[in-house]
Amino acid sequence: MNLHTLLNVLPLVKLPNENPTITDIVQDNRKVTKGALFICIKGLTVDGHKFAQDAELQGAAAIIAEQPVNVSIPVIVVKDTKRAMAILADAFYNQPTRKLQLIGITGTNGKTTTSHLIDQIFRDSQVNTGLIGTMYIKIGDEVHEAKRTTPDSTILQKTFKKMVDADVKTAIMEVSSHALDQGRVFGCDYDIAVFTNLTQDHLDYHHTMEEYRRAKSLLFSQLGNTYDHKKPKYAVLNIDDKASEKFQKETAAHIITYGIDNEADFFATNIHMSASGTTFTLHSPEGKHKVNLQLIGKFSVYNVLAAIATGYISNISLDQIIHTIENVKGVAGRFELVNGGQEFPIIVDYSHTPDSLENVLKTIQHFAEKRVFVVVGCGGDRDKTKRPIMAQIACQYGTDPIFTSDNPRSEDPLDILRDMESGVQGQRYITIPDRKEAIYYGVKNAKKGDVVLIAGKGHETYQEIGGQILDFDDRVVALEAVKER
Ligand SMILES: CC(=O)N[C@H]1[C@@H](OP(=O)(O)OP(=O)(O)OC[C@H]2O[C@@H](n3ccc(=O)[nH]c3=O)[C@H](O)[C@@H]2O)O[C@H](CO)[C@@H](O)[C@@H]1O[C@H](C)C(=O)N[C@@H](C)C(=O)N[C@H](CCC(=O)O)C(=O)O
Ligand SMILES: Nc1ncnc2c1ncn2[C@@H]1O[C@H](COP(=O)(O)OP(=O)(O)OP(=O)(O)O)[C@@H](O)[C@H]1O
Ligand SMILES: N[C@H](CCC[C@H](N)C(=O)O)C(=O)O
Ligand SMILES: [Mg+2]
Repeated sequence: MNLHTLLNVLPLVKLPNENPTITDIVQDNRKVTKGALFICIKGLTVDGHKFAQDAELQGAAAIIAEQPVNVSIPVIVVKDTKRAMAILADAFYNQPTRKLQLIGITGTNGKTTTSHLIDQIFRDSQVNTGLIGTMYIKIGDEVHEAKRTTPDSTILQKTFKKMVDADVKTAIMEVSSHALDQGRVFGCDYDIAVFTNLTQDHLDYHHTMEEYRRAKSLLFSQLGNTYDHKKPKYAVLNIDDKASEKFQKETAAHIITYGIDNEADFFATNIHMSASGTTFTLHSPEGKHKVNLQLIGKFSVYNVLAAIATGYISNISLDQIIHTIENVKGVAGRFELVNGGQEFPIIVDYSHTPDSLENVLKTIQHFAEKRVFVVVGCGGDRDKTKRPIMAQIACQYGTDPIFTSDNPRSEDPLDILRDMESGVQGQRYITIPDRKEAIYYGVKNAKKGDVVLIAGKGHETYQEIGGQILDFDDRVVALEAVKER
């Protein structure tokens, strides 16, 4: 595509005299190849404008910037390069999301789980799907590594283009608050936007809960005013979460609700939980249905309701949807049982926020007969204010909390542990900074009737300490610990 054609999608830009062919769009000078359009982004740590000259040296054909830069290739100055990047990437890859049914899921907890449930509903209805999220990127049956939950706009649009080429019909993606705030998904033509819940996380980045909510609201406010006005757009909202009221006012889309505590388009009553599953009565526009889940916990019912509503408005039959939902065994690292033949359950769960930890522990209380060991840490370079709260929750619902390291990243693990301990003066807990030792301690001391929860890292197969990424998998370590008992 030539530069002038590409720039047509940006309003009021002055076209340069030169009109080179653009071969790629990149925002990282280390990824520039000959003919690329380099976008200068003012980041949180560094100003991308300072890499413009290097981008030229690497063969960039033109530059998009927020201020003039000293290069001899064309420079197009725009007000907001992040926004421009998303719009240009959408155009460069021929507006792929207009050719897909696009479903975005946002919320503090439950995005990965809900996106997997939705994906399975579509797959069982013979729809070729794509999935973008925390665990991986899937294009049909092809699996690619995901570096972040929501990639930046250039990678995102390139991925959608690959999906279109692979004849994917429905793309399901997790949309993080960072992505919404940074405009990574600006330019995506969503058909359905799903909200799971809003509780504390990422205050290091958003500073206040209102700012965090505002970031999430962008998924809904950007819905319904995009390209094809004839195509109905839907916001699927959790009526039990008060943030939904505001999202409802902020979107032009049709509203579909789900819930447990309040009546909604799709809601659940008679919820019964056991260690092997959950049953409930589904109330839907088609009446009542009994549902038997293999998934555990009230929070799982919320995820299931969101997935049912999404499938239903996509014209998949309720019988088919319920059949899929009842057959789902779970998502890796989410309430995953580790079985090495021991006589007590070991649960590995990706709860790394106060709300998810509380939900999982409340669920465990339903079937734990004796003690509850909670191996838990908090990530470094992330929201520090959740540390004392998570420690407090571990002490409130667990009998034997073991504070340990999660991914300390650039922080001193002992500093993180001190932040956790500040939330629990006078309460019973032990601290074992080495995660492997902490897991071994829990597994060695548990007996029949007890439960061991290993929280925070779920499916992760690494631990990030200092600049190093070390192999580490809670499930593997737990199995080793069982063997050594
Ligand atoms: C907080 C955050 O979101 N940071 C993202 C942001 O970083 P930043 O603003 O600091 O960028 P920067 O490093 O200052 O760089 C500015 C510009 O210079 C460019 N650059 C930089 C260095 C260089 O040598 N050359 C170069 O060209 C960069 O490509 C960028 O365009 O922009 C970078 C480029 O896209 C991202 O890599 C980076 O994600 C970091 C790795 C990150 O950890 N993000 C996490 C917090 C995140 O986004 N998480 C959410 C999930 C949360 C959840 O699921 O709960 C996610 O969507 O995954
Ligand atoms: N609907 C829910 N409400 C509250 N907690 C939930 C819900 N669903 C899952 N959880 C808890 O949150 C953890 C993370 O779930 P999941 O990975 O689905 O969320 P996510 O929103 O994708 O998280 P992340 O932002 O880290 O990618 C689970 O392991 C479980 O403990
Ligand atoms: N998407 C989340 C994942 C946190 C996982 C947890 N294990 C940690 O490292 O804090 C984040 O980046 O904040
Ligand atoms: Mg996720």
